[in-house]
Amino acid sequence: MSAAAVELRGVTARYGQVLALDDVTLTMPAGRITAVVGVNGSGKSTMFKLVMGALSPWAGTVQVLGRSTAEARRAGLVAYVPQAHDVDWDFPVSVREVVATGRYGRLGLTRRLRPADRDAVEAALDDVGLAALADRQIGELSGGQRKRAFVARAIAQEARVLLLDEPFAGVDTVSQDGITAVLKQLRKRGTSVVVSTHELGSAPDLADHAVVLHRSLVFSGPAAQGLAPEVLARAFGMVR
Ligand SMILES: Nc1ncnc2c1ncn2[C@@H]1O[C@H](COP(=O)(O)OP(=O)(O)OP(=O)(O)O)[C@@H](O)[C@H]1O
Repeated sequence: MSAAAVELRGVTARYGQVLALDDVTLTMPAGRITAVVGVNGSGKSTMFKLVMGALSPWAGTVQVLGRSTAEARRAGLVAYVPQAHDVDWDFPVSVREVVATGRYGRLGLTRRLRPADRDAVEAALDDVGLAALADRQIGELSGGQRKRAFVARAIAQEARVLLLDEPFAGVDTVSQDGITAVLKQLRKRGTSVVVSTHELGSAPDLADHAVVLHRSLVFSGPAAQGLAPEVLARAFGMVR
């Protein structure tokens, strides 16, 4: 059997005295779309930081495609699409340049793009429907288009596991549909997609698997069950 996209075993994460995740054990299947659902502060971003290797667990282990997070990151297996407010949009780079950074891990010290890298960048721009806007400054795009630019960067990187932090937040329904279509296309190619959300809007028809967090694990399993009202009541009704 092939390795899970993401596996957490007995993971506890802390920021000083703050307990962000408490003894979480779960598996996210490879080649599927997983929705990580929970209220603000339930530990979604913390889980992403752990999977990216940007935060070490206080206890327990995290694996990505059967490897340590450090190995997965070095091999470019995992990519992260940030929330809009985590990015400096005034930075003077074009959409194409942002997408091209997805190839940097593959380049030598000169960081010079080879023809194959350029082709991968153009193909990724095409995949997300941004080819016509490739020369625009990233700051001149709408919120939904910016998110698609970061998805294109992850596609160019040829990441096998793609983490998206709140991809549907503050995005109109047309852009939401565009992002959803791209994610389904990636699943078809065998990419594992993990989407965090505190809005349930489009999660049910997008996700195969659901992880419901409330600092500890409320549910991990088929999306249809995880997004059932009684599970969500436990996740969203509880007061910390
Ligand atoms: N750098 C930090 N220092 C201290 N506490 C933190 C830090 N980052 C997060 N926390 C705390 O850890 C807990 C989990 O936060 P986390 O960001 O993982 O939640 P989240 O589910 O992603 O929330 P949101 O939906 O608001 O993004 C919260 O109580 C939060 O206040």
